[in-house]
Amino acid sequence: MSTTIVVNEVFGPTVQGEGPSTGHRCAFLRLGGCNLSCRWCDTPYTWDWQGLSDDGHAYDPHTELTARSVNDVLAELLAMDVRLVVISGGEPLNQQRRMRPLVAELISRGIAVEIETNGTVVPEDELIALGVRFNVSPKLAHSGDEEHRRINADALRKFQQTPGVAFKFVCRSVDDLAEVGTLQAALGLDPIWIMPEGKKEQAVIAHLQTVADEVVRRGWNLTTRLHVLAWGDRRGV
Ligand SMILES: Nc1nc2[nH]cc(C(=O)O)c2c(=O)[nH]1
Ligand code: SF4
Ligand SMILES: [Mg+2]
Repeated sequence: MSTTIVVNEVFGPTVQGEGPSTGHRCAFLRLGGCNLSCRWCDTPYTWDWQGLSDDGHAYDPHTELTARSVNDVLAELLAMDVRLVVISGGEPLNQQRRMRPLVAELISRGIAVEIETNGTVVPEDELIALGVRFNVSPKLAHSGDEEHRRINADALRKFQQTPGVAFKFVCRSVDDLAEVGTLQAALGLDPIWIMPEGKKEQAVIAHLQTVADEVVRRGWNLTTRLHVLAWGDRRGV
């Protein structure tokens, strides 16, 4: 019997909408559950069973989560005929051991794997050794989570050592960038990517325009949320 993982949704083909691989055609695996509860979370349906996020809706775990075998998920991802699979959540590294056989199968077939993580879970050497790339998105004060829950210095230092890592911060204001600067100075994070917060096109564009000059001035990289611009505020894109 193959391992099971707790899945929210499998979707694609689409394109990676965020970070260094923006625009690359890919398939998505969104795992269920998260150890944080960010106010502005764009995927509260992966964890918010009480209506804690700004969206205010209490999702039903029985509807949103499915325990699926790795073999079954692998077959669905392979059918999309992509060169890149993005694993997100929720917080996918809460299932890092369970997902390892899936990641190994994908990489053995020449398919690149990127993992979107909030940076609070220390990645295991066995997962790193498979050759995944991490897009690490530590949360700032405006997420509403307490600092001791959202910043794990040991985990961030370990991510910093992984090949191809990118640190991607969700920002709305120039003050948010100052907070990123403080974290960068304390932990030596590099490279830094800034991404505008927003579930809707108008918010993405407004926040992008607010931060752009200061991002460049600080020597950082800027990403949009391409899937939001292309398809709007929808699930499964
Ligand atoms: N197209 C697309 N790109 C993405 N990059 C990161 C995503 C995420 O939800 O983590 C995401 C997503 O939900 N859709
Ligand atoms: S870490 Fe990500 S998935 Fe978890 S609550 Fe925050 S934004 Fe949502
Ligand atoms: Mg998303």
